[in-house]
Amino acid sequence: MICVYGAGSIGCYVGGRLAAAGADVVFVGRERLAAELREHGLTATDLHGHRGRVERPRYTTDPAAAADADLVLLTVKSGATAQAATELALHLRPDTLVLSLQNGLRNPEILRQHLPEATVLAGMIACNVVHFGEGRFHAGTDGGLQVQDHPRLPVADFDRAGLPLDRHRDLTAAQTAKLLLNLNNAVNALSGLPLRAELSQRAYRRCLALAVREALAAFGAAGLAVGKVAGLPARLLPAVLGLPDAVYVRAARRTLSMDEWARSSTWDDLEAGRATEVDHFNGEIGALAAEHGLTAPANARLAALVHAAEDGGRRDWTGPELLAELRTACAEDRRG
Ligand SMILES: NC(=O)C1=CN([C@@H]2O[C@H](COP(=O)(O)OP(=O)(O)OC[C@H]3O[C@@H](n4cnc5c(N)ncnc54)[C@H](OP(=O)(O)O)[C@@H]3O)[C@@H](O)[C@H]2O)C=CC1
Ligand SMILES: CC(C)(CO)C(=O)C(=O)O
Repeated sequence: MICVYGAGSIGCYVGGRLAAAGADVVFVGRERLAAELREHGLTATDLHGHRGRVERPRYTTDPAAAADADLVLLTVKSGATAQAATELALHLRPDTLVLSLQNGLRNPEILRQHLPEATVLAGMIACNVVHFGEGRFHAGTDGGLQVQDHPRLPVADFDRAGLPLDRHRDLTAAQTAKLLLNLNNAVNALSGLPLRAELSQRAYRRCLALAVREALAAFGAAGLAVGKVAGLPARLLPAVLGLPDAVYVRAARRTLSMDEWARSSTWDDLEAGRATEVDHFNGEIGALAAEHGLTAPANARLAALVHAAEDGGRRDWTGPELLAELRTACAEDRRG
């Protein structure tokens, strides 16, 4: 049995597709979603027209439902990982596989600390999922699942669901590459725009390029491998992001192939009045840089602006305004 623990957007989408394809799935999450799914069932769709439907998903608020799981998919936000792991520790069998499908670098490590008897695997999901209400979860961008390999992963269930697992011995390069993309979450949330509209504007991309440069320096200093981003060696990313709009839009056709309204999960968090994961994205770059005697002023300023937005601050920065703000932060940093 597969247990999706912390079933919100990603959990209901992935678990919904697995269950719709015949896998035995139980969802653990909050009462508001349990009520919604009782009334409407669960529908998981994607931008290519895939539609999976589960009339009566098994959705419960009881952590004990994880006790029978062979595989737990952990899909809480990064700030909720330690609490979820504490709950799981009370119920899991020692041989359970726990696969983190979260963004950020440190969730598997936190899970291993709390669940020393479980086998914890790193995972990464590349697509963006929006919760439309009425039990509908929609992947508005492309992108599959990359996971740390294990012989007991139920690979056939994921194949049947149309979500094949891209399996790796070590997931570090995929995680760092995903973190580079997640540095855009702050830019996207502060722009107030859908991803495609934001990424189509050079000034916003230049903001992201500043954040990416700092991240590449920090990863390099930490000796962390970085995978390709949208098929491109990560070191080329800042230059590509800085291309004029017309050239970028042509060069990045694949990256921009997404629903026109798809947004980042950080935008979702701000919209829902929830704390964001910015400390695990841009904040992580700051922490990693500091550990190696570097600074990351653009990421620090983006994190500060997102925290201000959590408290009701601006979420309508134009590209030139945001770029000026980040350049000021970088200039202040250079002056010491
Ligand atoms: N959304 C997206 O498009 C993408 C998200 N990701 C990553 O996937 C992860 C999950 O994101 P997402 O699905 O958007 O998050 P959501 O907030 O939509 O879902 C997480 C759910 O887990 C619930 N939850 C938190 N703690 C517990 C707990 N202890 N027990 C039961 N339920 C709990 C939350 O409830 P409550 O809010 O009440 O705490 C929430 O309903 C994040 O790391 C995110 O960065 C990756 C790719 C894309
Ligand atoms: C898919 C992507 C990269 C979109 O920004 C994401 O991971 C998120 O929304 O958190």
